[in-house]
Amino acid sequence: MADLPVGASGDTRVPTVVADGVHVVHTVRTGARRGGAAAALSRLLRRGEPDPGGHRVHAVKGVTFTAYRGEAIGLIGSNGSGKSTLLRAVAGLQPLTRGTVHALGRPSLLGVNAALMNDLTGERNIVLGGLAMGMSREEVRRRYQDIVDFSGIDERDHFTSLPMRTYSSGMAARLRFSIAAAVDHEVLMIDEALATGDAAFQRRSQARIEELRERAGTVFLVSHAIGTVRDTCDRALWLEAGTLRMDGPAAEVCEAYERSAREG
Ligand SMILES: Nc1ncnc2c1ncn2[C@@H]1O[C@H](COP(=O)(O)OP(=O)(O)OP(=O)(O)O)[C@@H](O)[C@H]1O
Repeated sequence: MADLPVGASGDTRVPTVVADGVHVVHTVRTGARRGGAAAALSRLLRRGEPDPGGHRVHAVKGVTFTAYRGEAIGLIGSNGSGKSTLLRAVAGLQPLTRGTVHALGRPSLLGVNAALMNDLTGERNIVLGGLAMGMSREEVRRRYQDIVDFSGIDERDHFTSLPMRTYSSGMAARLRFSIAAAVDHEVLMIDEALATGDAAFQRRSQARIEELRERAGTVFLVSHAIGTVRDTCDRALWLEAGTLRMDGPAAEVCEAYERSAREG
């Protein structure tokens, strides 16, 4: 990933992410790769030939778009259409097979699988997660209570003193969101986290996304909840089988997607 080139177009909007012809192919090694001496011998004999145990999935196929400051962009599409893969590619976590991604700053991916540690308490995870998100110790200290309050995990019990493995998946997702949302990001990418919170938490999250956008950031949101995309985003990208089927105002794209789902 490289810094954005300084462009001289008449467009006054500031691009934050430029994806140009992005392709991602996942290669999955199946059973034939493993095994003992017999498998090793068969690999030797097959040298240069394709691995029959290898399986390739062309998850993203030539996706091109430009994201601008202040936009909240929803990524929608059916299961396996390539939304998470595209997000990971933009965040620099997934190698591109072809194409380029230029991004302003370092996009932060806030996933449901973000790296918090199950055996550590919520409290320790807030500190570690905050540091991992680029906060100083002092900032983590200052924002600690806000993060706990925003997540709402202490509302019923003192969960911050308990290991994360005792949390429900919704509580864990809320804590992840709260840590990441405490930092101002140039580009923040959220994978489904909102879908797991309850209604009150979703309202707080939407308000926070709004704030992040106002502070000139770009927010990407992957969601199966079309209502969330419609309410939270102003633009949507619709992926289908790895290709970009539609890119436009969230309301229009969501409507077209729903119509297509209804028609089967
Ligand atoms: N690490 C991986 N290794 C191999 N194949 C993968 C990997 N991750 C995803 N895929 C495949 O790539 C395709 C796109 O998956 P991806 O998770 O990006 O889709 P998605 O739109 O986010 O799906 P969902 O809505 O179900 O979360 C799928 O066919 C999936 O099986």
